[in-house]
Amino acid sequence: MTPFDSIFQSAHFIKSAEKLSQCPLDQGVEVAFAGRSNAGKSTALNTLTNQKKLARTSKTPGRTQLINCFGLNVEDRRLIDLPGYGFAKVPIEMKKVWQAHMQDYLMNRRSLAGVVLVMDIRHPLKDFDGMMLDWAKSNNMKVHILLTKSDKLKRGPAQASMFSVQRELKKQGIDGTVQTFSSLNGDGLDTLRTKLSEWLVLENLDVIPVSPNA
Ligand SMILES: Nc1nc2c(ncn2[C@@H]2O[C@H](COP(=O)(O)OP(=O)(O)OP(=O)(O)O)[C@@H](O)[C@H]2O)c(=O)[nH]1
Ligand SMILES: [Mg+2]
Repeated sequence: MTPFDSIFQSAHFIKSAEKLSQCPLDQGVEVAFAGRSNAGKSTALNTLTNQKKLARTSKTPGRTQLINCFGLNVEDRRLIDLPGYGFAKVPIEMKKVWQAHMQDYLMNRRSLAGVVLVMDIRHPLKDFDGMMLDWAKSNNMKVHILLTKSDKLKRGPAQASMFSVQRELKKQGIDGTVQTFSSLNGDGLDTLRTKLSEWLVLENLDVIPVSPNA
């Protein structure tokens, strides 16, 4: 339990956008979940919000093809489920279009306050992850790494994987945080909620409009 559980549980679907111009009005604060296809982004969002079917999940990589936007019960706070990277079965031209839309979103979305970079704990720091970390570093974007499916490893190897990712961040001079996570047994859920409540609420209290009756 964290003091912010109810904010995450209030998550509701706003819209699916093909590109940046279709996203909700660019104001307030939002956090995006990014990562390779099949890493577990949508599942992590469902666990975070304690909802079974908020974000669509699938055994088939490439399930999420649009920028899916979810609202919270604090004004202009949003969670974003981004399309996964690296889905082999999609034609190359389509991949290019997705990539362009993703880049546009990441580069130009002013309300984007941080990125949760989701990786399968058994295969962390693949090419796409490295690109995202480089981008986060050069754009001063906050990044939190979620090593998902920790239930697939014993505790020792799971911790070892986390430490090796932490070491790599340090080596590259990236100021990010890392945690293990499992949607199956709830490992790391409170840690994720605490981190996201910092980004969405505590560090951005000035972005919450004060009601005239307050
Ligand atoms: N054991 C285990 N399986 C998980 C976990 N999280 C996700 N999965 C499984 O991994 C598969 C992919 O999950 P998704 O959440 O759809 O992955 P995604 O990153 O949203 O994938 P795309 O939408 O294709 O980018 C599904 O079969 C999930 O059930 C976890 O914590 N533990
Ligand atoms: Mg998905």
